Amino acid sequence: MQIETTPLTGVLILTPARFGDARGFFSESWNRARMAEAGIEIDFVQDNHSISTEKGTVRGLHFQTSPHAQAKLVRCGRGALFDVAVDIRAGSPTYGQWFGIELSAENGRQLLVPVGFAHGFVTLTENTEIIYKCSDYYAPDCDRAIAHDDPDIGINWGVSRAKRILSEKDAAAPTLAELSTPFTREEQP
Ligand SMILES: Cc1cn([C@H]2C[C@H](O)[C@@H](COP(=O)(O)OP(=O)(O)O[C@H]3O[C@@H](C)C(=O)[C@@H](O)[C@H]3O)O2)c(=O)[nH]c1=O
Repeated sequence: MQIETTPLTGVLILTPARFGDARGFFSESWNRARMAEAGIEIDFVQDNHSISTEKGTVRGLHFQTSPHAQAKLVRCGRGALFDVAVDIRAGSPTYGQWFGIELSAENGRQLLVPVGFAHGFVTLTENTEIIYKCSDYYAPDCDRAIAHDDPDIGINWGVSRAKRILSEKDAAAPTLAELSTPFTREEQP
């Protein structure tokens, strides 16, 4: 497992080893003990899986507030996507900054999005499959969205606005500055 840091403290790129043979490859996509040895101790309790049929589908930016804040470990099972984490921790030196990376079935990379970050992605292929582990259960009352095109965050999605497909909820999401329930210092781990 290769572990790379990013400009956002706590956001990590994990690339598990792949063992190829005539049949294809084998890979451990998550190994709790090995990750703990590397200092990453997260108790994941829910796995999510979604397929986006159209290229240019944007999901996010999403997060859950306390007491159900979630860390997520994201990977792509089919196709390719551009995955983004945004620091929304009040008082953080990198507050409002984003990091994005291409995750694909081919490159096998995973993005660790810690508690205190919003998460979103855009699909780069049709029928893109995303799979991610979450450290807390889905809690609709704590579920929040931030506009994917918040100008203060300024994410370069790499897909023209006209070609982006969003849910109604995401299309109507407030900016980070407009959020009535920001991620407070008290909620930070
Ligand atoms: C997120 C979630 C949704 N649902 C339901 C609610 C709803 O009826 C349906 C679709 O929900 P959404 O529109 O929120 O799905 P989606 O837009 O794919 O939401 C996801 O986006 C990415 C970026 C994330 O980071 C995730 O945490 C999650 O927020 O699935 C669950 O049952 N459990 C869950 O954990």
